[in-house]
Amino acid sequence: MKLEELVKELTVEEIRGSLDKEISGVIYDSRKDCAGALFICISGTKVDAHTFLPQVIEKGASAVVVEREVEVPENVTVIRVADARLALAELSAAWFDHPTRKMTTIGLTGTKGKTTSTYMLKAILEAAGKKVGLVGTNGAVIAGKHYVTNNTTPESYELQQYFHQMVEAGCEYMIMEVSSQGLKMNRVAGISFDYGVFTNISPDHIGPNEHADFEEYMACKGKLFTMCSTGIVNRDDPNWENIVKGHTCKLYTFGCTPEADFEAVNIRHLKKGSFMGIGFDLKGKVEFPVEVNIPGMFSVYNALSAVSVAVLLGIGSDAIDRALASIKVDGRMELVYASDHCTVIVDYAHNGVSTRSLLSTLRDYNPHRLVVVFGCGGNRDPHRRYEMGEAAGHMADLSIVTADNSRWEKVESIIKDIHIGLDPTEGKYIDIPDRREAIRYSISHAEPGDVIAIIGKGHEDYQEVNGVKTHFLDREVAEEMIKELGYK
Ligand SMILES: CC(=O)N[C@H]1[C@@H](OP(=O)(O)OP(=O)(O)OC[C@H]2O[C@@H](n3ccc(=O)[nH]c3=O)[C@H](O)[C@@H]2O)O[C@H](CO)[C@@H](O)[C@@H]1O[C@H](C)C(=O)N[C@@H](C)C(=O)N[C@H](CCC(=O)O)C(=O)O
Ligand SMILES: Nc1ncnc2c1ncn2[C@@H]1O[C@H](COP(=O)(O)OP(=O)(O)OP(=O)(O)O)[C@@H](O)[C@H]1O
Repeated sequence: MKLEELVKELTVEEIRGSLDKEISGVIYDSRKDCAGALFICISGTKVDAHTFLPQVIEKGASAVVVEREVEVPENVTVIRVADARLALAELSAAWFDHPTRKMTTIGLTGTKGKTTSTYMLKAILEAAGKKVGLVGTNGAVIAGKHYVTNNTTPESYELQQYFHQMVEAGCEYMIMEVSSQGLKMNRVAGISFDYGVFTNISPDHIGPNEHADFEEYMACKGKLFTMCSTGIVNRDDPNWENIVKGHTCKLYTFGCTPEADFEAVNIRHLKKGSFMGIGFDLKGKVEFPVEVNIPGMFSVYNALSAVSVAVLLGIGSDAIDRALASIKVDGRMELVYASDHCTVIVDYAHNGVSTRSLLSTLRDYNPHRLVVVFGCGGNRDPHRRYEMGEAAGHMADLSIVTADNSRWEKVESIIKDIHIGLDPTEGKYIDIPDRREAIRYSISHAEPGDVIAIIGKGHEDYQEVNGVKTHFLDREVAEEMIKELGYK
């Protein structure tokens, strides 16, 4: 593509050199092939890519996007911008010929419920015969193929590449999780969203390299409602009005309140054979009963967000019914084993709010004992440790405290932080730092009727210690232990 064509929609501060040249690609990592490419210098949280300019030029980059004055040979075109990440997003969209303009696009943001709600919506649209592409924490899914993603909301270039693949595969709909970090870092700039959805917000992702405080976290989430045509928000969240302050979209609301456009009434816990879920009647813009194959009050909200979008897209209750009655989401309230011995579930709850809501949901099913196996991630919001400890101490009969992804921290010191939340509750707990051993202990010591919740890692198929990821999937380990114990 001609450089002139590529930069025509870009806001630039200065251009030095020729735009009349062919560009071989848009690159933002100096370790990639830069020959003939446009290289974008991003000042990251760890390194500043401006320092790689000599290597990039040596490797044959034909043009560079920078945020400050730089010295380069005359044949290299220099495009100076105010924000290189924003430029990367806009250039990536242009490089792939604006694929989101060719699909109906839906972005969901919120502290919890994004993955579950996106999978619910995907299932509904597919039940209605539509072709859907999806991007989120569990990866990208395009035409039945699965791609691993590093981030819930990947960097803009990777996003636009996925969207391009979706268009090529004939997808009519694109559904994605939009993290506050993705909004803050402009990974989603350059996307035209038809629908933006807000699930809920609670303090999380606050700490070094994430958000400075709750206000900033909220403001970042709110950006989505200046980027979409129609917003659909959870009216029961105490902060919903703060989130949509300054919105530029048409707004609809959902919730368990008569003011909501999509209201859930007559909520009922359902247990029929192996079906464990929740049901409600939808009231407001449309009226029909909804049954969801995932238990818990939060399933009502997740279903409401998916169903509201589906209804606005003109999808009928038949497809909604078929999709939600059999919905399963990897690592989200995933039932691994159920018998007279015990029930084992794997869930991705990894902060205080979701641990509390998960354990309170499981209480509704009257377990003999509620046992929770959990740890906390290293190099992430430390508040999660105290809050998960406190929630588990108050709500479980036994907490087994173990490792999660310790990353660059010591497991023992993370466990100590969890004790800060656990100790004042007087809840019973033991520490088993090896996660495999912790799972083994929970199942081998189960009493009849126990419900064991292994939480925090959900679908993740690795454990990250000191920068090394080794294969580890809670569901697999639990299944192995069940087999080892000879449970049928
Ligand atoms: C703190 C943070 O958000 N970091 C993100 C950021 O990385 P960074 O700024 O540290 O990158 P860096 O290593 O300093 O590199 C800067 C630039 O130099 C380039 N570089 C680097 C090395 C080199 O040799 N040559 C080179 O050119 C890099 O390609 C990059 O362009 O930009 C990267 C690319 O976009 C992200 O993958 C990375 O996410 C990290 C992995 C991360 O963990 N982020 C978390 C906080 C996050 O974003 N989480 C949200 C989910 C939150 C939720 O659940 O709601 C998410 O969307 O995943
Ligand atoms: N609407 C909700 N409100 C509160 N907790 C929820 C909700 N939906 C799911 N959860 C809990 O949070 C966990 C994560 O859910 P999910 O992956 O759908 O959310 P997410 O927004 O994608 O989360 P994350 O940003 O952590 O990836 C679930 O395993 C469940 O325990």
